[in-house]
Parts: sequence; structure tokens; C-alpha cells
Amino acid sequence: MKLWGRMLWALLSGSGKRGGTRGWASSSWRPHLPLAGLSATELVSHWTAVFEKRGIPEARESSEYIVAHVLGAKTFQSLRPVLWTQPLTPWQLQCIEELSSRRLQRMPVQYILGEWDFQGLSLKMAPPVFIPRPETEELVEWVLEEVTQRSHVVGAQGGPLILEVGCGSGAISFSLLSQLPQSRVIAVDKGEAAICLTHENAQRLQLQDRIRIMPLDVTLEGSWAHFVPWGPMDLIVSNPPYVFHQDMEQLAPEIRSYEDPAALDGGEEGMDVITHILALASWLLKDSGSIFLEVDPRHPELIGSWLQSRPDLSLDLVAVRRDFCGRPRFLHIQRSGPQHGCPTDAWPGPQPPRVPG
Ligand SMILES: C[S@@+](CC[C@H](N)C(=O)[O-])C[C@H]1O[C@@H](n2cnc3c(N)ncnc32)[C@H](O)[C@@H]1O
Repeated sequence: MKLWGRMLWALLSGSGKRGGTRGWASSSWRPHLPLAGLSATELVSHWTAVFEKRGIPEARESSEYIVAHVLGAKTFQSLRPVLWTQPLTPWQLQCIEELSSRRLQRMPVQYILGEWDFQGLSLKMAPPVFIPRPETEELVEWVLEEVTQRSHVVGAQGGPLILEVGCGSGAISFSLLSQLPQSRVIAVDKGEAAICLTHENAQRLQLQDRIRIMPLDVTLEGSWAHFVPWGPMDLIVSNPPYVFHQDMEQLAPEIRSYEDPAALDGGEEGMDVITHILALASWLLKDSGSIFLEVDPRHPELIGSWLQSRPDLSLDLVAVRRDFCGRPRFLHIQRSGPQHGCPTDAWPGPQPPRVPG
């Protein structure tokens, strides 16, 4: 899983890009070779060669995942060895061909398989909802470390009350819920498909009792009012849209053709949604509460300066972490000082500070 995930980061960084997307989206593949009688291993080799010839990134991993999926396993290596050499049935061959033709149209494997693992949880995946990336697992691990180390990050009911902004498939929220049994999560997203998928994944993982899923655009004026019934939050976590608008064109075809641009495009400096999250956080977080954000490597500096220009928010950038590629990608921001004139027992206080449009 890790390898494929790393590939996705490469895709997000633009490597593997070959021109525009039009040709892929409309192309279809019909094999001319008789495939009857081939084994799983031979099928993997066949489709790997086809993918390589057509310039599909991670050709072998793609074909292994597809063949394994049709044979009922998550990875090719986890297939029972007897299945590696046994001839496939015509139905299996047809399924593999159908799924492989989608890969030839540059559909990400996660959408082709319809599910993907994140932090050991199997989540349903469906376009155009953002596919969780492996670096986001590092963000989750950092949050878990902080909660475990700082015993004061505990809500009234014995576990932290967490807000996730931009939940997508719910990957971050469900990882936290499953590893922090006392926690409760409010998950918001402005995308209807994301909200539906988070609901489906909540049922799939049987975590629906500790999560409240709300459709919400946090950039809209008055969005803070939706949180009034909940009281101050212990933590806010988000993997927001943070791609600089001018970088959107350079994203790999897999991303550009299938994932919701609203999940990625953060505006001119990738900060459009981030600044609203920070303004909201200043109002929603309890004293010493934390925000954990995944960002672009240019953001630690930009966000640090932005926070200094907004002392009214009482937020400090307290730590920056690097991802597995060594890039500064995760931020821990903490609320200093009391909430905006609103002690906990009188919450909510005045309206949150505004972000200039
Ligand atoms: C990069 S994706 C992250 C999804 C998920 N948290 C993950 O890590 O896999 C960003 C998510 O933020 C949502 N989003 C974008 N703008 C938003 C806004 N203004 N308010 C709420 N959600 C927003 C998108 O719909 C998308 O699901």
C-alpha cells in the first residue's frame, strides 16, 4: 500500500504527467491477444506490458492490484500461491480486462477497486471524492501522539472533541475515532459527494455513533453558527485544499480527470480555505486547543507570517513536521490566551473574526 501511496504523491507533484487528459479520457482498450488459459502471474505480466506501452504510471503495481482484487485479495503477494499459477476463468479474465481498461483511461486504482486502506481501515472510495494520501497518515499519527502525550487534551466526556474540516471520505476522522475510543468528531465538508461517502464509511466501520457529519462551506459567512450547539473544540484537524492555483494544471491526469478540483485548489497562494479555518479555529478552540494542518511546503513560512499579521486570532505556529520526503508539510498551531471574550461556560462568545475576502 505504501508504494502505491508514494506514487500518488509523485502524481500530485506532477511526475508521470504526459500532456493533456483528453486522449486518455476517451480512449478504450481491447486486447487482441487470446488471454484464455493464462494464470494470474501471466495476466499481471501481460497487463504490465500493456500499461507500460501506453505510458501508465506504476504499471506493475496497477496490474497486480487489479488481478488481486478480482481474485479476492488486497495485494498480489497476499494471494494463496496456488492462485498464482492456476488458469483464470473467462469471467475473471473479463473482469480484469474491464478494470484494466479503466486504468488505461488513467482512473486511479483506488477508484477502480472502490476501496482503499488508510491507517488500517478499509474505506469505500468513489470519484470525485479525494483519495486519502499516505502522508496524511503521518498527520494522523502526529495528532495521536499529541493527544496521548498531553493529557489536558480531553473533552468534557473523557475524550477530545475534534473538528475535521474537509472530511472527504472521512479517512482522518475515522482513524482518530478508531484509535481514540473516547473521542467524538464533527466532520464537515462542502462537497455533497464527500458528505455521502463519509456517511457510508461511518456505517461500514460502525463508527456512526461518535461522529456528526455536516455539509458546510467554512468560507461562508456565518458558518461558525453551525458549531454553537457543540461548545469549544479540543482539536481541529484538516487536510484542506492547499494547491497553489497556478500549480493545478501540472497535476497528473489521474488527479485532474477524476478528483474534485475543489478538494485541491487553494487559490492563488493555496491559502483561501486555510485562512478561514484559522479564523474559525480562533473562535472555536478552547484555550490551548490545537490545530493540525497538512499544507504545501511553502506554507509554513506563509502561514507563520499571516498569523503574525493577525495577533487578534491568538494563534501561534508551535511546530512544523516534515513528510517522508523531507518536505515541511504539517503544522501544529495552538491557541494562546483566552477565547474571544467567551469563557467556556458562556460559550459561544461574539462572532468570530472575519477573513478579508
Ligand atoms: C484535500 S481534500 C481532504 C479530504 C480528506 N480529509 C483526506 O485527507 O483524505 C479537501 C476536502 O476539503 C473539502 N473542502 C474544500 N473547500 C471546503 C470548504 N470551503 N469548506 C468545507 N470543506 C471544503 C473538499 O470538498 C475536500 O473533500
